[in-house]
Amino acid sequence: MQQQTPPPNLPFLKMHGLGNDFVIIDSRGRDAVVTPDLAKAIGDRHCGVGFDQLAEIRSSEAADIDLDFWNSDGSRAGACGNATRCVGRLMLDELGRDEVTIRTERGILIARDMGDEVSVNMGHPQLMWDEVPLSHPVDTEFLPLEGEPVAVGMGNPHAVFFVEDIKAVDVPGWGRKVEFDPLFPQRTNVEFAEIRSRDEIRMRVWERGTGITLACGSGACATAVAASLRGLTDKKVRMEVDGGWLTLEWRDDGVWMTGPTQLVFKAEFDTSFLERV
Ligand SMILES: N[C@H](CCC[C@H](N)C(=O)O)C(=O)O
Repeated sequence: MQQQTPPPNLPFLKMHGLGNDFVIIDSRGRDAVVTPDLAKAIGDRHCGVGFDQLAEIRSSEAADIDLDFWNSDGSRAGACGNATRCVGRLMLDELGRDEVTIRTERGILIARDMGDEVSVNMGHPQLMWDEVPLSHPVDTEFLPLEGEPVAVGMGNPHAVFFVEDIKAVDVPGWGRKVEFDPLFPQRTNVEFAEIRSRDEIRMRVWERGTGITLACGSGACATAVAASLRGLTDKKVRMEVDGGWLTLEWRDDGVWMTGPTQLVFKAEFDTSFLERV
């Protein structure tokens, strides 16, 4: 990928998908500007702007736009459902259409206008051990770890634990330990889910490369798939995360996720700051 030096004042949007917190940079019509160092500098909540993920929009030959995701530790995320919904909202409004296409690392995703909400088809779950990926062949529906989580890939790795009482779970303690377990060669996102009924789940998340967040779209998809695989829920569920509610539906054409998006503010990042860190 061609990379160019960011302009001294780099415009960005702050958007939220259920409190999942994003910086969005529009690099259409130029080379990409985001590097691991720039992502870390902007992502620093004390010296930068702070975000859960940074999404960089780029010109696309295959879809309406290309979209790349970065975590606040400077690592890349292969998927980010809530940022895809946020950028989907921008593109739906800009193009005045009720459907747009967004190419991410995992392929071309469709975002659909649902009035106050945006739906995204996050694609088919990856259920084979080497697709997630895991370090060696195991039963992905019952991983050989304490708590026997389900492993699901959604373009990024997830380990989904089913728990009796979500309030009793030490999310950072348990999440960090699992993120770095050698079973996950690319580390993993970690979800803790309490089943409330066949169509309702409460979920909390520990995100790879970021930590606790108020929501995680790909994690919500992975959790809905895991619950359905285990026979705990139907294929369509409402899910309460720390930041609000999502609707998930595992259909023949992929996992659809629907929820609200919010534009928080527009600003510019002074990239001369980079020389001082
Ligand atoms: N918040 C994102 C997921 C980020 C996943 C990222 N932490 C990774 O390294 O895979 C979402 O809405 O899907």
